[in-house]
Amino acid sequence: MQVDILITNIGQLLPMDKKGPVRGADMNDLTVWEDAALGIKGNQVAWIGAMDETDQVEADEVISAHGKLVTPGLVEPHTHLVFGGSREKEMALKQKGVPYLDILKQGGGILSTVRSTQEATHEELVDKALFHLDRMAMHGITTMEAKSGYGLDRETELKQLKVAKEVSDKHPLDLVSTFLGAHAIPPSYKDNPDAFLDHMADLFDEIKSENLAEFVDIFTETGVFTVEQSRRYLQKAKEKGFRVKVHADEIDPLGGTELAVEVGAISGDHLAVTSDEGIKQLANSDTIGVILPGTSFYLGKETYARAREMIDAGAAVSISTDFNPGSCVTENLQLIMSIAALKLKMSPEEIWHAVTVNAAHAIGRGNEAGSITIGRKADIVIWDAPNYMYIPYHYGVNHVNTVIKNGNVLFQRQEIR
Ligand SMILES: N=CN[C@@H](CCC(=O)O)C(=O)O
Ligand SMILES: [Zn+2]
Repeated sequence: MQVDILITNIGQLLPMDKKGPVRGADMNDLTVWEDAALGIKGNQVAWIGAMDETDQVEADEVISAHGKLVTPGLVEPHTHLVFGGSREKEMALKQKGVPYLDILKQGGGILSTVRSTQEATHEELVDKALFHLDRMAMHGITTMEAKSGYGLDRETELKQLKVAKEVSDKHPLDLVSTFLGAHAIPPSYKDNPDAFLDHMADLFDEIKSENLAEFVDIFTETGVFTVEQSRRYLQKAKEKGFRVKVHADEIDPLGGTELAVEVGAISGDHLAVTSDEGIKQLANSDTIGVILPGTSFYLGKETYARAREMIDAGAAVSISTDFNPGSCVTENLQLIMSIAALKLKMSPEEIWHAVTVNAAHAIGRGNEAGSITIGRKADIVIWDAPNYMYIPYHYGVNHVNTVIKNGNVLFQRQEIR
């Protein structure tokens, strides 16, 4: 067989080719092929075999993995990619113990980023999003979700979604867009959140007809939107043909996880304080639990999502950076993999399912991303790591050697010697 690129000397290859979403105990069952090789033709995976079978393959270019780990490109299922400004000054408030929701109540937090995003031009937002997206790619992410939610008015929400679309067209990474107009209550609607939700719901038709988002999301939280308000809003979104997501049980256990299950959300996200009942319902549903442990870490919480209980009860779990300017400011999903190991007590095998196949399912890309399968897009990472356990183990740095997106080499680590 003739291929464009042949990756040889793969010490460990993770095909992640189980039909997902992968749930419960299956998450701990990881297929690992040793001494493997992989051929890419055009934008697809064309051949997978053992090193001693490579004489069957003719290649234009050979890339040696030097006995290291090769996996699918990481899939990042929850980010707030498009925003103006930054919030480093809030760090001092956090250190003084001012709670996240109090900062928001005082007009800071999300509302501060809303002001910066309203002030930023479309072009400024495109440049900034591309910068962060490059970093995501350098850290091994090849497909990711991006939410709006820093506009909270018609013009700025549409601006954010259009920025995401332009960025998606310009950048090799695949972006999946989510409308999060219901992210906070703007000051002008302070006493009338229902009217604000109606205002955001009025955008559904326009967003749908211009194909600006696939998903609709809401922040169900104390001081933001109640479970009742969220239910009504998500119902309307579903009637307009959107699939839905919920920012659920991040700070206070309001029952957002149960709501996500009830409305058939593709994912319930955060789940840091999900109740026993919520865990049970999640485990018996098709909703994927997207856990964001970097947020618990960054907000200085003692409590982390009960991922162990969720997986042990049979849930399908994913993890994500939640990249945003307030509650988790990092593009490094590998760091989150370490936090998942240390704080969520997830096994390395579960973690790899969480950042590939399950993450892809959480954003409706289960048939395209998160797996190395013949005939699928060649989204592949070669790591400077001897095995899959090494990535969560050696924390806080970038282990990527080479990122291949759609069959093209996108990034290669440079040596300074
Ligand atoms: N919690 C709600 N939204 C984001 C944080 C947004 C921000 O603080 O700017 C999250 O997922 O953590
Ligand atoms: Zn979020």
